[in-house]
Amino acid sequence: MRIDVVTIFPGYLAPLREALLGRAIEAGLVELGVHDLRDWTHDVHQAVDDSPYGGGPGMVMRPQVWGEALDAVLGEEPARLVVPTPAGRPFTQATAQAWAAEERLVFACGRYEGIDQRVVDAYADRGPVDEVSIGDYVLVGGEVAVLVMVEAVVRLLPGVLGNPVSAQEDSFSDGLLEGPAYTRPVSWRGLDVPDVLRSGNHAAIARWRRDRALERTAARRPDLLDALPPDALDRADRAF
Ligand SMILES: N#Cc1c(-c2ccc3ccn(Cc4ccc(CN5CCCCC5)cc4)c3c2)n[nH]c1N
Repeated sequence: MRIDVVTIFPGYLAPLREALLGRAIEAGLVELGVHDLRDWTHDVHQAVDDSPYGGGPGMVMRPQVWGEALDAVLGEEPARLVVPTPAGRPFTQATAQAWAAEERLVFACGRYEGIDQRVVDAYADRGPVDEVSIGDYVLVGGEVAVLVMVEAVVRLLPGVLGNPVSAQEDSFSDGLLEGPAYTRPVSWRGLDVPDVLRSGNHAAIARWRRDRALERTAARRPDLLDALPPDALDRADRAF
């Protein structure tokens, strides 16, 4: 997979070259290009924004600069263009799993009050364009959202995680939140590891973990329970 990111703050994306993602890049599992939008400006002030038509707060990013930048970065290779925005469709684990199958992702990081809508409209004729949001809160720009989305996608690529099973057993992969996890010591500040986890009884451990996942999901994310397909819960689950 190749990932390109266009932004006026390239330094914001430096964490993508650290730790697990950095090792994936070094291993050739993913290619990353970060591009400064201002490289496609032609005025002395390197202007990328202007006042909004119709009035309203703040500034809007100009379509011309974005058009030149995305034409250059996209080139002729097919890619999914992703535009983070507070007004986007929710980015979920299912989105990450779908995008993990893509050959190329290009992220357009807006700032100010966003990017002129004609940029999305113009590229929608060339290939898939996704306007997505990482959550119901307002950020200052798209860069943090891109860090989140790139990490969620790249960790799913073959060879990136040391223990690939964990990607399948993630929270949300079975529709539930994962339950609590424990490691040594068996007793810490008067708090003990649940006996079942040290019993060696794998069926009992699996049951206990499922029950804790159901309990946590019901308490914290009842919406996920409501969204489960009818056959997702077995009789033992329903007894819970
Ligand atoms: N993903 C994601 C995000 C973002 C996100 C993503 C990308 C950009 C680019 C710029 N901003 C800042 C910003 C701030 C407020 C508004 C709303 N304004 C209200 C008054 C009329 C105009 C629009 C829009 C844009 C961004 C924020 N925030 N939260 C998420 N989950």
